[in-house]
Amino acid sequence: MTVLRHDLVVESTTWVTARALAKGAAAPLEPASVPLADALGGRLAAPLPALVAVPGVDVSAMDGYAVAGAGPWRVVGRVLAGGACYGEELRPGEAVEIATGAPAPPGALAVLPYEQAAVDGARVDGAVEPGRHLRRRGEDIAEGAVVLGAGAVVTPVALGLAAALGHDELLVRPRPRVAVLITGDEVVHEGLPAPGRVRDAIGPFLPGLVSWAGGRVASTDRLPDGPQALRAALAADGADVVAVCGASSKGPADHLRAVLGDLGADVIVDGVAVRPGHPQLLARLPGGSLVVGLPGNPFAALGAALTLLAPILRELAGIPVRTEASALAGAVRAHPRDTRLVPVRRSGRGAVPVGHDRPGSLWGAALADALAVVPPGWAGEQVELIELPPGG
Ligand SMILES: Nc1nc2c(c(=O)[nH]1)N[C@H]1C(S)=C(S)[C@@H](COP(=O)(O)OP(=O)(O)OC[C@H]3O[C@@H](n4cnc5c(N)ncnc54)[C@H](O)[C@@H]3O)O[C@H]1N2
Ligand code: MOO
Repeated sequence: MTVLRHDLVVESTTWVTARALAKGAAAPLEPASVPLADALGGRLAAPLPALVAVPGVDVSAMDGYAVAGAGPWRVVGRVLAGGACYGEELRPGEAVEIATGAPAPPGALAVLPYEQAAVDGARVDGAVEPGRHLRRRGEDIAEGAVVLGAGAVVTPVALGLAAALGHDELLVRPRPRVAVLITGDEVVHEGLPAPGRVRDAIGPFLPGLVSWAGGRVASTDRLPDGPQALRAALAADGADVVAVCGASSKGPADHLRAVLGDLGADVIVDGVAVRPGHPQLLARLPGGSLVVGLPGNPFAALGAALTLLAPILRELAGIPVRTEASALAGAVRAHPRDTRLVPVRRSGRGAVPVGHDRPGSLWGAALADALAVVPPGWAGEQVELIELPPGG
């Protein structure tokens, strides 16, 4: 079970409990009304109603002539989209020249497109069917219709739809803001790492993973080893979640636990019985931000991000979690005490382990589309799969 002080006897939280504690530590963020452009990627906090009908009035669907009664017709006026409406009721035998989208005059039977019209001076003739090429008010969307439900993602297309329906702002659940702190004097961010240096492999995957889980990376800072910089960064932060990469273990440069203690943080998860990723942790700062400690080994960091960070972000963003189970199509050795996270590819035969799953490398996870959750002592057939963030 959870141990609140790392300097006492540490018994790691089980993987299942850790994930539940992460979910339980967060609550959906309060919805906010934001301008359309800022709502992109958020989730609707309320159903989206049509504030206006589409079309808003009866309009022409073609460029041509709106006609009343039987032809031939006398052309008595002209209506352009955005121009003045034809003020009177169209009488049988009358026509007005009309543009696509322009309001059809009352009494119009149909629209005769230019291509089908025989024009002779102010007279026009042709074959029409009643109602043809007229779009009636509310024919596409009735006023008041609910077009998207609460929880729908605000996609670029949803923004266009909302604008068409008269909305200037949308009530959305904000995307939780994540501050990323990358620690480690040996970590470099470009080029070939010199001997003793290592390229940052966690910072590059976090923005995509965070946004897939419903959040957004609001800032990324690189910190030298040492407690001061970490303490200052954690104390200053106003993000919903801070993801600290590295410094989670027990080495001379691993200050995260001590700094959290100095800051008066409430530790919620201190180590998880999982491989890889056991030094991961979760704490709450006195100001309310959650801190997720991701171990420095990149595959361990990925496992921890999926165990603690993703459930927190989904909860904050109000996104329901989908669960998936599968048979394992390949040999996997369970650990006697720890849950194992095993990179797999889904197939018709079940989830196939892809190998290359050492904690220090993302190779296996990059070949995989999910991680199989293999409980301690597991000897069954079905396992839970946690999806890996897809590309795009
Ligand atoms: N005495 C103990 N030592 C260690 C334990 C333990 O329980 N007792 N646990 C091991 C495990 S498991 C892991 S995982 C690591 C976690 O270490 P930290 O979170 O403290 O991270 P560092 O020590 O800074 O780095 C570990 C490893 O990862 C490399 N690293 C760090 N940051 C990055 C990055 N952004 N991108 C790529 N690689 C990174 C770093 O160079 C080290 O090789 O602790 C074990 N030790
Ligand atoms: O979390 Mo460490 O393996 O578990 O690299």
